Amino acid sequence: MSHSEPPVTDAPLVTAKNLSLEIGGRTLLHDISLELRARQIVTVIGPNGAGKTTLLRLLLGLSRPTAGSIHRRPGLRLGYMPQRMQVDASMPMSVARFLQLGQPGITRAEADTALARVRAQKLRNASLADLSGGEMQRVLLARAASRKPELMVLDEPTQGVDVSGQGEVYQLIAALRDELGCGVLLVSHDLHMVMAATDQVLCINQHICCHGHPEQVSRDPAYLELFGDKLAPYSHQHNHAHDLSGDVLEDHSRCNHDHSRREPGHE
Ligand SMILES: Nc1ncnc2c1ncn2[C@@H]1O[C@H](COP(=O)(O)OP(=O)(O)OP(=O)(O)O)[C@@H](O)[C@H]1O
Repeated sequence: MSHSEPPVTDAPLVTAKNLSLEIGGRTLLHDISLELRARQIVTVIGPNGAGKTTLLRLLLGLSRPTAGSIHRRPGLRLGYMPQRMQVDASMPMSVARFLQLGQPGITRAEADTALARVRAQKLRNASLADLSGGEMQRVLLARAASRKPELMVLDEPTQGVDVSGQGEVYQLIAALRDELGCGVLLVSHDLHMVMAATDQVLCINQHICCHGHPEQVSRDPAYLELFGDKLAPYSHQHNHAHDLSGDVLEDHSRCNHDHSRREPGHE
């Protein structure tokens, strides 16, 4: 082993103890503790306004808690995918240039490797402003992974991605975890995907409602109280049918899709 390599250690990448955050007399987060290790995929879920992004920002050191402590492994390399990215269409920029922007030391070849990791090589010369929602998410994922992070923090990585593409994004995240050996902390609203594709789930609503393995969390009364109505099998009756252009058909028998099946997109 060369002297420049960090020692192999199983120490947590991030440890947060009893975090609270109050702003303007309002409690945004209360008494949150968590630990994240290499190769673990931990997902934070919770309703809108629960404090998920606020928690990520504390863990990343972008803001400070009013109580509690955060310990990041010294020298920890982070890759961050923010929830939103505003692109100014009046400032044309290629995807390859974007990957290098603000990341000193990233070479053109490394940017290409990052795109290859998310199977988006063909986008390297595309203009950022022209990308579809799903393509943009891939590019943001490539950017988060480009410096070979030890911890990737992904805020709603499937935002703007259609249901069929969501599974692929989660596969890419798992493949990045395997290739880079990094820990992954993500925020997600895709409950079915989270339960299928992550190691640990932290369900918050200002405080921790429940946490643990997905299977354990999915049976927790606190989880069912928050999300129970979103988990009911999708089932409804049509008294009419549509053709492919959406027009109502006279002959009902031509509506041949299965509405009794549980669909991830029908939450
Ligand atoms: N700097 C701030 N000052 C005051 N209030 C804030 C600040 N940052 C966030 N908030 C508030 O904290 C609450 C939690 O916001 P946050 O973005 O963390 O929620 P979230 O769980 O990520 O929501 P969503 O699922 O809608 O993205 C919101 O009500 C938000 O308005």
